Amino acid sequence: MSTPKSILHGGYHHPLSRSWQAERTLTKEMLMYPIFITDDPNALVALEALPEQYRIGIDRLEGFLAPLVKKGLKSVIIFGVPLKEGVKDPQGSKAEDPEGPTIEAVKLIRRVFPAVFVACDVCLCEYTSHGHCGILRDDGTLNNDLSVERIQQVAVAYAKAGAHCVAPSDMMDGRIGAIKRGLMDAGYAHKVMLMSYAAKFAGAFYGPFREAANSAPAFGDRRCYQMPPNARGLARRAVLRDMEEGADAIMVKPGTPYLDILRETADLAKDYPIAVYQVSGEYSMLYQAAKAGVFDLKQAVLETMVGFTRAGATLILTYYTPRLLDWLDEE
Ligand SMILES: NCC(=O)CCC(=O)O
Ligand SMILES: [Zn+2]
Ligand SMILES: [Zn+2]
Repeated sequence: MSTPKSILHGGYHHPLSRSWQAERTLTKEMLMYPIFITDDPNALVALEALPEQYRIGIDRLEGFLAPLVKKGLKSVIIFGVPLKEGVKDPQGSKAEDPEGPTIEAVKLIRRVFPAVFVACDVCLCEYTSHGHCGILRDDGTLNNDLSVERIQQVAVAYAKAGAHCVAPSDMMDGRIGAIKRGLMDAGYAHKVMLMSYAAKFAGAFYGPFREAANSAPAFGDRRCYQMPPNARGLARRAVLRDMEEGADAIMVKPGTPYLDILRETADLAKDYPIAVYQVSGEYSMLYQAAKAGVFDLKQAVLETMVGFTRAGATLILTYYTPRLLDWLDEE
């Protein structure tokens, strides 16, 4: 026989009482949409590895975003994807090209969609000939100091172009402090958010992104700067350090395989916005599984969103943003 205290079902029998079990509920404000901007102005190229996602040229961007903004899109994060011959070099010199895709996209979105919050991913891998996220020494290892200097320049250039947020994903040591100082010196620190990809783990889930961003490393991998998947303590140290260096928001990436890290980060950085990146591999996995009849896409994706909010996320970067804008209206 059950005792009175053991009866839980009555507390969540009704749909409304079920909704009351959440500490936090997903809203459109919590979604940030990653978009790929390429240097062919008229491109709108569907990505094979990321179904329903596109490489977008600057002349197609307004048409692409307008219907989403109408549905309640609040923020985007821009990835520049230069594809022209000869654009890449060992220093990633074109990352802050004023006529490059990222800066042009920031300016266009700020002008055409003034209510949209514009973040820029800051990294060199889309712009370096070797495809690594920083500057390399002759022996192929990272030169952290030179890399941080470049990353700082790029971040400040994006801020000057009008980005509301710069989000370094390179994982160099000390880049948060350097970017914060760079923003202060340039007079942008009071209005530009610095979001750190603080706990970014190396692994299998970035595969489709590398096609999308054309940023696969030419040799080696990123395991010497992104974190090993087993590294709970290292992740805590990185989060604490990036808070100390002046980050305004903290990100965990990927999402679903790292929900424990997300929870721990939310506890550790409890006075900060906590972001989670549902990366390309997670996106495609859900998409393909639904296509194969494993589950209903909407139900499964919403369940991952509940997982993120339950684990402590206040901001979710996801390629499912366009779908979610519709699904949230249907709820
Ligand atoms: N800095 C962004 C990534 O590294 C990739 C994310 C993804 O796989 O979607
Ligand atoms: Zn990178
Ligand atoms: Zn990256």
